[in-house]
Amino acid sequence: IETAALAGRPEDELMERAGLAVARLTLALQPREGAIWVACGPGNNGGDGRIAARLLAAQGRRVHVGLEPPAEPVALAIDALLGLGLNRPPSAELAAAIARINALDAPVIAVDLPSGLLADTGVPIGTQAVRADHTLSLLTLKPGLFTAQGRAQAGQIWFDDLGVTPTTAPDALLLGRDAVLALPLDPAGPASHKGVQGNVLLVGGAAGMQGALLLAGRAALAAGAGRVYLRLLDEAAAEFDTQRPELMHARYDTALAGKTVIAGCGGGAAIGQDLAPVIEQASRLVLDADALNAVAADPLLRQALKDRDAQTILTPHPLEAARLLGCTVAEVQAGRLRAAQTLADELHCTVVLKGSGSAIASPGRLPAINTSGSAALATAGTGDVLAGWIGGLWAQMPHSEPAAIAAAAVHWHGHAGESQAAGPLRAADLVERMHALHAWARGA
Ligand SMILES: NC(=O)C1=CN([C@@H]2O[C@H](COP(=O)(O)OP(=O)(O)OC[C@H]3O[C@@H](n4cnc5c(N)ncnc54)[C@H](O)[C@@H]3O)[C@@H](O)[C@H]2O)[C@@H](O)CC1
Ligand SMILES: [K+]
Repeated sequence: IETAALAGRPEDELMERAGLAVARLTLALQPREGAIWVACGPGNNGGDGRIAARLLAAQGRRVHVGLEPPAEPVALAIDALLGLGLNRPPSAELAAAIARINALDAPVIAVDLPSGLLADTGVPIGTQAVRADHTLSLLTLKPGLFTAQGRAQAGQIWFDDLGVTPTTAPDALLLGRDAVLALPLDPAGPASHKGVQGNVLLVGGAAGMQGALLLAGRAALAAGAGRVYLRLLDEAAAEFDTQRPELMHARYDTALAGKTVIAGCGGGAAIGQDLAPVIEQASRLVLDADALNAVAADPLLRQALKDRDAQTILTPHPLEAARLLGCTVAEVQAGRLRAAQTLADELHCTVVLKGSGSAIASPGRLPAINTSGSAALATAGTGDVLAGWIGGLWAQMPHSEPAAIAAAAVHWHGHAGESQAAGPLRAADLVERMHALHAWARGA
């Protein structure tokens, strides 16, 4: 898109517009007196910064351009060190300027993207990237602002298309509430009639890890599945969730066909021996946690998964994805969209790669990045809740595309976890928060 834009217009015209957009945002965010430090790098990103500096000075603001802050207190800083041209760790001079920006006690606006962050992946290329309070993305919204460290480094994201209409498709979609509203959810709300809401069977919960399966089961129920059965691998486990007596226990010979099966939560190593029939027979299948590790370790299970014809959703975190891909976690994180797409294409599944800015990929579709969620979700069991929620929604809407189900569940889950006001969110409380959002999910 950048190249096409440049072909149509002289670059300095676009840079002039970029500088104007930066100056406008600066004045909106910092309308009062006070010195503005504009840190400009050697390329066009720095050029945007210099134009913004000129326009701000013309408005009567005290502006200081340079790699070091002025002697007087800084009211606001503009990071125009590096943008899309970043292709190697910042030089010592620029790295020092990044460190000075991060040490400031003033709001920071990043031009285009926080300097030091890679636009496609959200990964800092050197030891540190700018931690901005605001990022004004120019021409396009860069995927790296929404996934990996990008979400934490970019702060509030603003966008200016500089008057250029894109002529090519985006690289990725951004998931918002529309992903949830698009679902054909029963308007009457969950459990209007349990017979039509679908059946979920959960397999997992080895000794010491039953809680994971209970959380997933509670989530499937709260999402609105009609009947939820647990098949606990720990045979000595209590056959009853006293807080959720609605959950039923499945016998070993309970049929898998016709059901939405969620396998792997708290499964331990024991899940491996149960997976072959599950992969072969489940009508719709969600594989999480230890089920993913079992597939990574067993070529026969892997082949069986490929043969399932796309009615499968995988929910790996980066380590599980790395095991499935045969690479390192760092490699997964260095290209989250690519990793999710590679797995989806290879295993013929929909893949939810969890983490900040969860990525969702399906064969033959544009990948999507979720925009909801916060660090409050980084607690034990929230992944089990997500797997359960996906299965609970899918059971009710068996004809929906798995990618649509996964997108809705991921956004819903993130939205419920958005407030960090009450501290870290315990997984059982997350289920209740998600349940309280049914009206929101139906457009209220
Ligand atoms: N492409 C376009 O159509 C437009 C681009 N604009 C701006 O231009 C930016 C891209 O400009 P550039 O391609 O000049 O890229 P940058 O400004 O990001 O950086 C390129 C310059 O920095 C140097 N550099 C790269 N990595 C470095 C490192 N690690 N340490 C030290 N120096 C390094 C390069 O040698 C080059 O001189 C965008 O991010 C945006 O801010 C805007 O002006 C609007 C229009
Ligand atoms: K920048």
